[in-house]
Amino acid sequence: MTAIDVLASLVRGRTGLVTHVERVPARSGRPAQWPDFVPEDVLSALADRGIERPWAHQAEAATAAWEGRHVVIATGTASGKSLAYQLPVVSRLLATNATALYLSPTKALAADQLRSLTGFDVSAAVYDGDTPRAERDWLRRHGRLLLTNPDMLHHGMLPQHARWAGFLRRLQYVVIDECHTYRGVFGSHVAHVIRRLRRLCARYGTSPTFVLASATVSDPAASASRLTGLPVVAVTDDASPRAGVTFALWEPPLLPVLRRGHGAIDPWEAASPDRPASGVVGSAVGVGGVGLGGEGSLSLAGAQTGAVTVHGVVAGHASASGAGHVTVTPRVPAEDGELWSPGPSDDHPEELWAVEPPEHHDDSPTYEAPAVGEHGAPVRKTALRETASLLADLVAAGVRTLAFVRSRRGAELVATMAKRGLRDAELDFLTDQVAAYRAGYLREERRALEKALRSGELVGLAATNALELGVDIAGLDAVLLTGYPGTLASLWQQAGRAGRSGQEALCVLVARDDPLDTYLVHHPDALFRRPVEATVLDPGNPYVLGPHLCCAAAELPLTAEDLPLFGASEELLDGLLRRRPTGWYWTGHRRPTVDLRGTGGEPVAVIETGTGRLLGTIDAGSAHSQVHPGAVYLHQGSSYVVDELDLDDGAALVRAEEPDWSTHARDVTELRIISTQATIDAGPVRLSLGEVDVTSQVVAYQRRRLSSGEVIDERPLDLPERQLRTVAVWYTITGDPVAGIEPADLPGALHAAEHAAIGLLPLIATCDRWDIGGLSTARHQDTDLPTVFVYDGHQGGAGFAERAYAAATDWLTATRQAIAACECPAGCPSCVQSPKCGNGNDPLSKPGAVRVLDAVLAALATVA
Ligand SMILES: Nc1ncnc2c1ncn2[C@@H]1O[C@H](COP(=O)(O)OP(=O)(O)OP(=O)(O)O)[C@@H](O)[C@H]1O
Repeated sequence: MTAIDVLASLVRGRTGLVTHVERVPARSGRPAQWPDFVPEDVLSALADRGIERPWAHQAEAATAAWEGRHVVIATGTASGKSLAYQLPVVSRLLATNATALYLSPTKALAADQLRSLTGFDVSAAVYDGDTPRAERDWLRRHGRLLLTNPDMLHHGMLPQHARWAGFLRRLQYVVIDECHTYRGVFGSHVAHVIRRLRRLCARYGTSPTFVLASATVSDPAASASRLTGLPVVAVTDDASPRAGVTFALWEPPLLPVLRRGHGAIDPWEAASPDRPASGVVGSAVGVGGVGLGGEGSLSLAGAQTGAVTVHGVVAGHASASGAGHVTVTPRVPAEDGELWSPGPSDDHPEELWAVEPPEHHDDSPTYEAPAVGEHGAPVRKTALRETASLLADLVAAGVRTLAFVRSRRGAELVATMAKRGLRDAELDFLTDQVAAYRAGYLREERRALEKALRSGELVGLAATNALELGVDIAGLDAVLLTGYPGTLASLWQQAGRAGRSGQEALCVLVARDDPLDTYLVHHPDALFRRPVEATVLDPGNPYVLGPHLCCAAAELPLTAEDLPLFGASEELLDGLLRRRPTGWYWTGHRRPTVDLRGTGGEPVAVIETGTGRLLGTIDAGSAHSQVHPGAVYLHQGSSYVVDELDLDDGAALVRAEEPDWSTHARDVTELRIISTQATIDAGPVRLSLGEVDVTSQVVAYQRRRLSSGEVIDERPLDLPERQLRTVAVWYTITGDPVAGIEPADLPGALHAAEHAAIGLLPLIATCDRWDIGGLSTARHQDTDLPTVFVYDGHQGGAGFAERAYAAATDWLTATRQAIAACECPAGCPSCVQSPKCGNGNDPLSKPGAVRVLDAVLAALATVA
């Protein structure tokens, strides 16, 4: 079956809309000669793998690295970048007693690389947080090629450099794979870790050659230079052959709402084994996806009266007549390949069925919306359900598929729902072929899943981006993306996991119910004809630089010669360290602490009380909202309830329980302007960029019924405030009334404009909406005016607000377009509602937001 056939089979019988199909053509390869330095043994090991000749770019990059030039290999996914670095590294290690370091941003990638090194006669090993203590000592003394990550380098190797002296003295190569991932605040941290490594190497008398690689880095030579602080040459001319890709953009349908006494549900929408429909107050609401083979069940309930009356069957059509009374009229499926159009049909008899509650809701980035949105807004079928349903169909058809899901919880849900879809289709024997994969699983669990996927034992895997990078799994046929992954770089990395053994791949981007996804599936050029994002790095960020100077000084006192390497000044060092005649010293009793990944501290361990079993870990930054006392926590399809969150010990104690509600944290935020760095005065509008202090606190959580999304109650929480000093962009508007809006509507208008602007910022800055915060108010204490703030969610800022300020007109124009183009009447998650709003999306005014943005854009146009 070709990729297009597979796509056609998915479209069949579904109401989700394919908004665009992009076909990326296949390309043939350009082989070259093996460079002279590659020894016979290596060539024969490669021949055993079926690699007879290098591609031209591999030979070019390998030769540059062999000659000691720092090089970045910036060719496509599956173009053989690994071999390009392995040729010089392995050849050198075989010829001398040199050592090499390989840095990868994920553990999965390091494990994958280790596998690809078997066959070469070099002692290579993974050295990361999972490596047992005893093994670490041995590796330090005898390891030749160590595969590790920047965190390990920072925490484990550099502070103990004296113990690593033998290894560092012989260090000839440092490979930085997937170098585009080192961006934003994390990238700035890694840039300093690399500078610290370079400084120590110099003390031990070496200056290793850096080899960087990424399929999705923009301006590779400049980006690689910024990261390493060295001049780097780029190899960009991709000479590998490439299979074609069929890339479909898919928009899940709006869920039909059955009003009392009239309305209709599309049969395929209603007939869903993977999600029954449920009723809400005074009206019945149809939800669901298509079942395998078009068979399914429909369940409708009239919740207010408590009268759950009818459950229907079918490949058919449903219509409601009166509260709490629903009739279901089955309809015959359409011809193959034809898309269903909703509409009533009454020529088939009715049947009754039983209600089952849907399994779980999600409150994480891939937020599982209730059947009706907040304030009665229409909602789309969630991307999670649509993905799960597509995944079940693909597994049933034997198509090996990786479904990327943005949140850990979402990955669990997709796997669980896909299994349920298979069970409902009486394909129980296939449920073992589906699993979830995410960071936070234990090492053995992850390795076992990777192996099973590779061997074909697993056919469908729902994974977070922990499996996005570099993992080479030949034979994967399809990739599903549950929502835009936040950057084009991620999009192409995820898409690049399929089609690696030459067969045409299918990639489907399933839009989430948010403004950016809605915009993208209707503007394919913004995906397919836009370069990958610039790798924004700011090693000069004082929140990043300062701590690394302390680390560097703790490793070896800093001297004046070190200042240019870090871009630091003597004044800065004087403020941080003790100055002595021989340099600047760290005099603290404990090692300086640095939060490399900006996760807000050490991860919190999730532990099952009773058994003491460690279920996994959760970022410190997410702990308050995800594992607060009372929170429902999911792990490998099992549900747990948190009894206690011990922030001092970094542990959340949970017990297995399956309540019929989900939990959703609520927070409150306050913002103060500290300083203004730049402003644009445009008549009634002033646009500013500056430093702000944001104080936020998770204060409560809601429990929502799984079957209907209905809010059961809101319970207070007693968690500490969190402080963030960061950078914000904001605008103020004057006028009477402001932008022609009634004063009572102004807060809703600003709030709606803020939400949509946050949703659209990833279009112009390398971030996703979970990296950004916002606040709007009809009168802010510092500006005394109606103000909308959008700020970076990282200490010291991450460059996103700055980018928003620089490209404000493009950003706000896209925001306005996304709101105005949305077909909903009064605001929905596709335009102005936000899945992470601390105020429950209240108040919001969609028309008001358009007016605010019109006023801002008109004013900015006058100064353009
Ligand atoms: N010269 C070659 N001839 C034939 N096959 C090759 C050659 N070079 C690499 N390969 C094979 O191509 C596949 C992809 O290689 P690799 O994983 O190194 O790609 P990559 O560029 O690192 O991809 P990604 O960016 O997705 O990580 C591997 O299975 C590898 O064995």
